Amino acid sequence: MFIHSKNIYSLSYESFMSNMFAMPNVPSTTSVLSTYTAFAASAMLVKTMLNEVQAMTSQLIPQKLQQKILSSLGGLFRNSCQLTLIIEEYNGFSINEIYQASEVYLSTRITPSIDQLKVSKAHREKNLFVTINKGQKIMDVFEGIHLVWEFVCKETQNTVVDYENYSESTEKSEHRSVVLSFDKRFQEKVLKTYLPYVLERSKAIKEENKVVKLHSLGTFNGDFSGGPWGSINLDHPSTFDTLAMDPILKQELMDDLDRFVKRRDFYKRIGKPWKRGYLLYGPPGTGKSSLIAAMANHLKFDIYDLELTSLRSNSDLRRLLTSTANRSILVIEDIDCSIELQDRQYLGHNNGDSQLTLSGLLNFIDGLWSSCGDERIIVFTTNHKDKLDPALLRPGRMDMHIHMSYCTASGFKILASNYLKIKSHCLFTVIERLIEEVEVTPAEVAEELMKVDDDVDSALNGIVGFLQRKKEMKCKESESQIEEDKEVNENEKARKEMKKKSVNKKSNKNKRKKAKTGKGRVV
Ligand SMILES: Nc1ncnc2c1ncn2[C@@H]1O[C@H](COP(=O)(O)OP(=O)(O)OP(=O)(O)O)[C@@H](O)[C@H]1O
Repeated sequence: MFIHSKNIYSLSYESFMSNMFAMPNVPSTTSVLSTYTAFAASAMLVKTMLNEVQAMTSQLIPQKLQQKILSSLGGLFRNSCQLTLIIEEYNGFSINEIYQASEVYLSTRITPSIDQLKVSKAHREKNLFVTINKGQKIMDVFEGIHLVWEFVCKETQNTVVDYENYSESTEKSEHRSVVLSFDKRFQEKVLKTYLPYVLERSKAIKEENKVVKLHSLGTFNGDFSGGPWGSINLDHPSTFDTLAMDPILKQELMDDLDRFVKRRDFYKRIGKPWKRGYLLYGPPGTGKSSLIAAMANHLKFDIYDLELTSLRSNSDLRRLLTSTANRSILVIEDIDCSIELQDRQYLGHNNGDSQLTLSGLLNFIDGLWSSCGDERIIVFTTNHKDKLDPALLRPGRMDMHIHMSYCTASGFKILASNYLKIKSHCLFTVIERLIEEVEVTPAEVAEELMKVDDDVDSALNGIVGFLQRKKEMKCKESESQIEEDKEVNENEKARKEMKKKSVNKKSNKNKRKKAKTGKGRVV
């Protein structure tokens, strides 16, 4: 990989060997060392002279001419103080991570002086990948060290023998590498600080450009041979900025997520798996799915959308979950409808793997979950939190319970800003008052706002009309509810009255009967 890489080593080794055998008398180690010392001393002398010349010429010769002379003079001695690292694309059969990282890192170091660029696009990726072509050089400066990168591509021809047909053919192959040159004095700094920095930067760049994927079971039928998860680019535009939800809750959640991803060492120290559970609950259309997309976009985590109803057993569940990647969000939507989770007593009896059970799911969250990866987030959604088994809700399983509520005044402002690009309007006061009086979901408001193209007044009037209709309906509903309740109360009162009457009638009858027979008379 470095200066002792195959190419350079084999070249110097071959020339060294051929010289050795060509020489009649092999020099002793001492004489080689003394020759080297003499050479190094001369080189130092020349360098000092160059410095002297530079000092003198700086006073006599114009700047531009000086640079030209020095660069051609310096070229004579540069090789002796330069170190070259060869970073090959492959390290044996496996890809060399430093090569990959250099490619990514250098794509951000392109300057107008470069003549040739290579452009490519990976399947399903949105962005183009631009990097320099072979033979092109990129200069970089790191903590005062000047470095020169060069892409090298060597074509080799291999002979392929076809033993069946007794024929031979030649095949071309490419050996790609990047060559990094710098002053030898900085070898340690480059190896210990610069290259790790390149690796770190490339990781961050990849992360920035990462396209979030949505994995789902798709054609899953219990057969794991081809890998159970299929994936597509998420492409969901929802972000925390576009989400209409309680601003304090939103900030709390964002802080919680940011804290979570920074806490690798913390989780290690306290001996807890690096995972976090969120329960999103609220009526349909309040943005639970949109919030999951916003979380994924915020963290650049892939989503695994798990449909529990398509699974047959706990072992299916385990195999599926252990094949999810790190830095991902596992989503189980409508957890109350997925399996008969509320019937824990019944399900608890089934400890086998032949069925999908709540205990199987809980075991995974608490047990296997811990050992099968890092930076995992699990999200359950439900429209009916009250239907869930308390075991699922206890702290440690679902760390944060997030209530996605009906649209509020602040939520409306966010939607108006997203859809109509306005921050205020004279109709806002009336809309905000109406929104607090009725139950309307952000989805309903969004739907109304989408009905009109760019006409802010019509859109807001539409919302006012919609909310007023909702309010009237609510009033009618509550009136009829009052009527219904009144009727129920009256019926109940009448029933009680009748019961009372019938009890009285019965007791009077009994009294009369007793009086007739003489029984019950106090003697
Ligand atoms: N809080 C919100 N902020 C912004 N847009 C929202 C919000 N809630 C709903 N919407 C809009 O309504 C659409 C449907 O919302 P979404 O699917 O996220 O709701 P949900 O709570 O997951 O519903 P369900 O429980 O039926 O799955 C979204 O695509 C979005 O356009």
